[in-house]
Amino acid sequence: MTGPDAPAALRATGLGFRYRKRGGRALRDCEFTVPNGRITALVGRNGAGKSTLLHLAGGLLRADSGELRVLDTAPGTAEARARVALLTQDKPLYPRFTVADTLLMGEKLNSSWDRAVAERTVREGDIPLHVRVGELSPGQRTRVALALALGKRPELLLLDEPMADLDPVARGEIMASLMAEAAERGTNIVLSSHVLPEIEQTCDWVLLLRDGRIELSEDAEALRESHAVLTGHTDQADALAGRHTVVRRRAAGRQMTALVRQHGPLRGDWHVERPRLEDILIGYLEAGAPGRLAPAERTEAAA
Ligand SMILES: Nc1ncnc2c1ncn2[C@@H]1O[C@H](COP(=O)(O)OP(=O)(O)OP(=O)(O)O)[C@@H](O)[C@H]1O
Repeated sequence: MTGPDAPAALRATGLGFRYRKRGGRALRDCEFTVPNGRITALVGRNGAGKSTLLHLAGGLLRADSGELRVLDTAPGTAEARARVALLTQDKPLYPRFTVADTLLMGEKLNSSWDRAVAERTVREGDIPLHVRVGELSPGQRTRVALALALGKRPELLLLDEPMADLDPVARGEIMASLMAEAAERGTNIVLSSHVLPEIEQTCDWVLLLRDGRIELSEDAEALRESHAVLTGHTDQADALAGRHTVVRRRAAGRQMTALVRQHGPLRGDWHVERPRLEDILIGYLEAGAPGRLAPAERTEAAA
């Protein structure tokens, strides 16, 4: 089921947020829907607004314009808190608690607590239950925080760059457990990440933020199918831009390469390749808004 009445993991209408202290407008006019049952990559350059969006969804901040709904309910309410888990970058845990105390706290605070899942997540990292959290490495603390989040059996799991401090093996293991969780229980996952190859392998929906605005909210496969990397003579550039959206282009002499979103069939003499999701995301992240010149090309033009 699609459309405005279909169940959604996240739905934003005219969403805006400004931090009071330094007055920066972190999000503006955000309008998007993430359907139920998706693993969503939340992508954007540093400062684009990813953490702010996740904090709003987790109920730690309140929107100051428009609206954000999580699982079709208001963030921060008792209902939303029971159904949504947020793992933030700072992973607040009590350093004097042992790992076992921490999991017990999770059990006391959550009626839907799944001890087996929480303990398995910790055990897979070879973390002894009797050690104090303050004595763990940052990566081990990440695993404990994730155990708390997974033990809650959330319907929506919000992860704010959770794996930056995990070693590559642990990272692979955690990603595999997350994918298994999503496949078995249909858990919605929204994962903010800068690791594009990982996104390519795991995510089926993309939310891309630029300067606090949503630039893409789209099915990953649809993105792959609608974009192409074209190589050909630069004298075709104007005709191309007239018919299709040129996300990013680079010229070397008379030869140009462009990432385009196709609107209809291609005309002209182009070598066409289907891009990976990673190439598309890099294209959007490097470029200005679609249709503008990429930063590299702008520099060449100014020289
Ligand atoms: N506590 C705060 N007080 C004031 N401004 C803030 C605060 N936190 C974030 N901002 C500003 O809000 C904007 C969005 O920041 P946010 O942390 O949401 O971005 P991000 O996409 O998560 O970045 P990163 O990839 O670096 O983690 C930035 O301009 C940032 O400077």
